[in-house]
Amino acid sequence: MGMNSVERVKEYIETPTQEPPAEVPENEPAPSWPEHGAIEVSNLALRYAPTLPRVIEDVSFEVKAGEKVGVVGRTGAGKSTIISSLFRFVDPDAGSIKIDGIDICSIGLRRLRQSLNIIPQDPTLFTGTIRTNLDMFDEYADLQLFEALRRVNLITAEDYQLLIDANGKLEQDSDEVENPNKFLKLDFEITENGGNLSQGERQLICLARSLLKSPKILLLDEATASIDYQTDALIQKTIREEFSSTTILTIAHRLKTIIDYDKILVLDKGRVADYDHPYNLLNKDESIFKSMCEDSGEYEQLFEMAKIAITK
Ligand SMILES: Nc1ncnc2c1ncn2[C@@H]1O[C@H](COP(=O)(O)OP(=O)(O)OP(=O)(O)O)[C@@H](O)[C@H]1O
Repeated sequence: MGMNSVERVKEYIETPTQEPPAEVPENEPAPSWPEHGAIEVSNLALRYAPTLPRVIEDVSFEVKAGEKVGVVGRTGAGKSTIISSLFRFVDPDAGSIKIDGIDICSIGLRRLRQSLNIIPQDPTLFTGTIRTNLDMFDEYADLQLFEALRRVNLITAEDYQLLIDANGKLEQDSDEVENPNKFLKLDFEITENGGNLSQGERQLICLARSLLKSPKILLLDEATASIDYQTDALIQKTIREEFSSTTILTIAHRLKTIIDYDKILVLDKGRVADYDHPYNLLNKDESIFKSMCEDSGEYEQLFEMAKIAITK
């Protein structure tokens, strides 16, 4: 099986030595770009090769800064393709994508790709330690790394307190703290491809890495494998609490994940079938999203969750 588009993005992101092709940008955005994380997709059409048919046709949608958008649709609907087009792994055949008002095709690839953060479905971590995986370029103090681990709930607030004294400095070498939680040891060895961590833990490490960078835009490809309920809940809690002002697009496989999001982008055969708040989609006479919720066998619960979410 070949790599899908998000896997290619992932390979790019996770290969630190790989440089995007050299290119002279026509228009270098301000150093602060993107300041807000607003995304505007207009009449976008995409094809994987000039000889292949378009797989995305006339897609338009706007994401306001800080909004959380769930991307759903049947297999092959174009979810991954849309996400990878933000990184320009597929260039528009027609239409445009703007981030904070700047057309992403008018700027350097390196600049663009540095400005976006992605949590792949099954992140491959580097062979190294928790520290090197969080902080490849040795930019952060240990305390900042522990704080990121706490914010993604890999270490508890109590454990974190044990690590700091009243001045907020590291009280003792973390290795001396007696605790079975491996995330309290920044030197904990991560084996090849993160094999000694669960898929959910790998996503949480990746989220912690993202937190340190405080991105304006985060793209998330939800794990399909049956990650345990608790880890899944931690990922969702982290996203709600710690990325509240970050614009998030999530390719969702579990409807519960996105039922309280601001909007759902429903794709169908490469086109936008619906784009609205989940509660509004559930109140339509007929919608793909509604039938997906019905098919999940959890309709009543999803409906109640969406209803509570829209009144917030
Ligand atoms: N690298 C590629 N080359 C050619 N066609 C591709 C490529 N990747 C995807 N496609 C095609 O583009 C269309 C959209 O695929 P995409 O992977 O975006 O769908 P998806 O909604 O993410 O599906 P899934 O839920 O199965 O991951 C499909 O028809 C797919 O066959």
